[in-house]
Amino acid sequence: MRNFLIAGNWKMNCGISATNKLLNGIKEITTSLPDGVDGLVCPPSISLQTAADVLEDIEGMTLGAQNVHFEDNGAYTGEISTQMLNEVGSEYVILGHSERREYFGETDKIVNAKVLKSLEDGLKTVICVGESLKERKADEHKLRVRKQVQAALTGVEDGDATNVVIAYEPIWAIGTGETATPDQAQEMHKMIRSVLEGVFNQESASKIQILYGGSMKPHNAEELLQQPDVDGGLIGGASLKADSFTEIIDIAKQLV
Ligand SMILES: O=C(CO)COP(=O)(O)O
Repeated sequence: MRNFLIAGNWKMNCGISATNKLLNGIKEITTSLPDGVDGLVCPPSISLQTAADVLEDIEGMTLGAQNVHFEDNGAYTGEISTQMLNEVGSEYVILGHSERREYFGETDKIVNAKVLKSLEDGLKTVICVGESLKERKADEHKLRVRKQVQAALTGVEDGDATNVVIAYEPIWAIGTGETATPDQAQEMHKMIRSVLEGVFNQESASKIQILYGGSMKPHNAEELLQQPDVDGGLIGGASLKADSFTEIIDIAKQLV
């Protein structure tokens, strides 16, 4: 079956020294992840090399970036390329986070271009989707998320399914302390899995990890991770402390 993936999205937190401190704190608690649980940390770009160095001593925990450009190189001030991520040892890249969509104007089309480029260049993609509170209240959440998943995966081949991870992150739950209930999460993850079955063959779709993100904390992780289609978490705030992040890893371990 699918491994759990416990992923930390550090957002715009942790420069080089804070990255060193946080990852060494994690290393003091665990130097190897349990069977059935994959770990991932996604620091800001400037801290990727520092993180890569410490992660050499933490077995089963890999490195990811928070964004990438869809061109190879060139006049794109402030951007980084897939080749740069490969060089620093980043295995994953988060794409289409709602904060990038909202504050940096990323459209479904841009997200799709980034997904295709990342997969072509050997990166695993964590594709974020999720509805706003307004959309949920208007009962448009399923339609919205379905469209986001389909748009992001347009043109992705079956053979690339193993490099795709989806993160369902309802915008109203991000950084608010308000979490989707386990039933709400399961309902959406199941729907996403059915969309994936329309894009890929059934076997490939069944292997794709679907993470939940939005105020996942040690106190609510168990009930969320117990859901059959919740295969891990994309964690913001609680991934910035070694003890809460490793606590969630321990919770996943007990559910394997
Ligand atoms: O946006 C998130 C992860 O990508 C979730 O953030 P929080 O866990 O802080 O709500």
